[in-house]
Amino acid sequence: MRKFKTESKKLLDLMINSIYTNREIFLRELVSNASDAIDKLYLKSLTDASAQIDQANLAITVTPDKDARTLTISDNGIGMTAEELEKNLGTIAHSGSEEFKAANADKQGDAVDIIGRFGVGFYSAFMVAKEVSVVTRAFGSEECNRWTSDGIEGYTIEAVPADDPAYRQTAGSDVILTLKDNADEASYDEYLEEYTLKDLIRRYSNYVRYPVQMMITKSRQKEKPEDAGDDYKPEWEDYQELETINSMTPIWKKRGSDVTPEEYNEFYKSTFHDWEDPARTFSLHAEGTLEYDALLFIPGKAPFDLYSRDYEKGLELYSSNVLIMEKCADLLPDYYNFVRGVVDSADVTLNISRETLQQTRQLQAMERRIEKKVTSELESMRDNDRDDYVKFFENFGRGLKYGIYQSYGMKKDELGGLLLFWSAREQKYVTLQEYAEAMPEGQKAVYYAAGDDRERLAKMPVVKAVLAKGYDVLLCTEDVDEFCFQAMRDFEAKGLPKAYEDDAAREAAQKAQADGAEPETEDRTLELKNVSSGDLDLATEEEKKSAEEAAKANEDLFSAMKEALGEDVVTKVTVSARLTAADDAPSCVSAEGPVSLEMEKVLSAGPAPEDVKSQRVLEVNAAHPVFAKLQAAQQAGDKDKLALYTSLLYDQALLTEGLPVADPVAFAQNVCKLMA
Ligand SMILES: Nc1ncnc2c1ncn2[C@@H]1O[C@H](COP(=O)(O)OP(=O)(O)OP(=O)(O)O)[C@@H](O)[C@H]1O
Repeated sequence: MRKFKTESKKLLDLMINSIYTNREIFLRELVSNASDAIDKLYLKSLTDASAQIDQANLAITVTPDKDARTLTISDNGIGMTAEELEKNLGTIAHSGSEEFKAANADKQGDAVDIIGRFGVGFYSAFMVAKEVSVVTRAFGSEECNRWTSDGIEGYTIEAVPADDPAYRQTAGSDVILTLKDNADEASYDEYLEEYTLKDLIRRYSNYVRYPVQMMITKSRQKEKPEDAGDDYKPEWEDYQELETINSMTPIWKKRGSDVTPEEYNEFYKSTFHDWEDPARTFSLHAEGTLEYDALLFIPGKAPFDLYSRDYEKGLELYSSNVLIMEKCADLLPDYYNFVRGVVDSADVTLNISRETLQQTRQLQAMERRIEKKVTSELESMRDNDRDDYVKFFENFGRGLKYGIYQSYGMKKDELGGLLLFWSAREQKYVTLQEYAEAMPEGQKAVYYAAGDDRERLAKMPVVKAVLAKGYDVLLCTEDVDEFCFQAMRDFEAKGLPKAYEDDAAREAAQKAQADGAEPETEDRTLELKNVSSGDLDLATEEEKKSAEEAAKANEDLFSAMKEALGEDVVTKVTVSARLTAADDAPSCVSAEGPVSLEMEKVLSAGPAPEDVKSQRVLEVNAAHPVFAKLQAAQQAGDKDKLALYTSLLYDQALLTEGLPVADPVAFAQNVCKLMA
């Protein structure tokens, strides 16, 4: 017996026990080696006139034998001489394939696609086999040799005589695995099952360019005997047929014009286990220093676990048509976690194990390019297929908003334009840009209201008041909306009609336009404002002045009201600049500072409730008849009445905001007091 070199032994042990975490990939490695061997023979036939091969017969076969507990992977490729056996399989981490590639670099072209690079894949067979033997005959040689090893100490190489049944009549190799005995913790029987083998071949080696064949047991109806009577019952029999298991040509390598939409849909559904067709299919072919093909899909529907912790994002990563990783997360940013697809690159640098990819610059470069492609695809859907886009957004929009929030607004330029919000005025979804384009002259901000029900938001007094000014309000009903807006702070609207500083400037521009000049446009940064928070800056100078005067004149009244509500319930009571007409609501609650009322609600409803409080302000509509009643009670020194009215005004303002009242029983009693 020849011993493995010491370093090889260590490596072998390391590899079998730790590098590969998933033992079923042994089949992928052996099929890849077989495909490499056929590639090498094929290349020889291109350059060597004496090497005649029958291209149609080039194939890999996988044969399980339950009785002998063996699994054989055969190829009719280039085979190995005894010296090559020694060199390639006696030294771990020696890749004959890598050597071959280097030696043939100039002739290779597109004709072959050698997968092996590291010289370790073969040994993964020892994860499932207690003994491996390779019977091989090199092309152009009569000699046939057998390499045998238990994968522990060493190996033997012996000649196989021509009268031995194992002798190969043609060039190629048979790799015969004797499976390990079943132990308590592991069973190896599955690698003898037709079903499992088919599944593994399709999963990992579906796009290997040569047919991977297996004898498949099928069932058919026996022919009806001629003398069968009337009571003849059809009989069935099993038979075996050689079947090609893999589909060979990867769909992502084909040109878009050669594939029908139905074929893409079928590929998507069968590969990613979805019932529905994808909403969008698009591809990417990168050339240059880093070459890769990508076929990407936007699903038609969100998977049920998209927003759960269990959901794993990622694209399938292939290297030269062989699956390397089922979900390569590094290829997608989190906010595009819904994208499905395949990336295939012969250039990806892999570390020794094909399952754990190093964080490479190449992956990052691919991710950036894929991200850009997805963004432009979504933009085109948004602009050209609004119905589809609305559907997409209802499925996945939340993730885009999270993307902005989680990046602290850094992604707002990339993603802000993709967001849709419900317009109270238009009664449909609009983008922020569309909102800006529809703004009347003089509107300086984007207004939104946040809560959990669109209809209720539309009825809110402050929303109505802003709408009455002629300004649209976006009705936001997702918990992430406010957080997204806070992270964005503002939105840069492009190409809006220029706002002129004064009438003279406007008239001059109008005149220039009348003389044939193009209308002037400008980009404008618009603040995003919650209608229930802070200063909306909606009032005219006159209204502001009278509100200030009213606040001053009623200082005593307001401090009495604040006191009546109890300590720390509101930070102040004041005249409302939001509600200014007699037919507006008598009061509303707003928030000062960074935490809005809706944010307080969302944060306190979360799984780990946070004690974040908004600074509430009770705003009173000075034009409403109730205000006069409050003043009268204050003047009459009727403290009880003032306290009752204040409490009622506050509670009803909370109710219209969709916020809970602190003491519903007291509220009900207060209403009764009014009625009594
Ligand atoms: N079926 C086969 N026919 C001919 N040569 C083979 C066959 N299987 C393996 N070899 C030779 O043995 C070498 C070692 O194989 P191994 O799978 O360990 O490494 P590799 O394929 O070169 O690289 P990788 O580790 O990336 O798979 C190969 O490079 C090849 O020269």
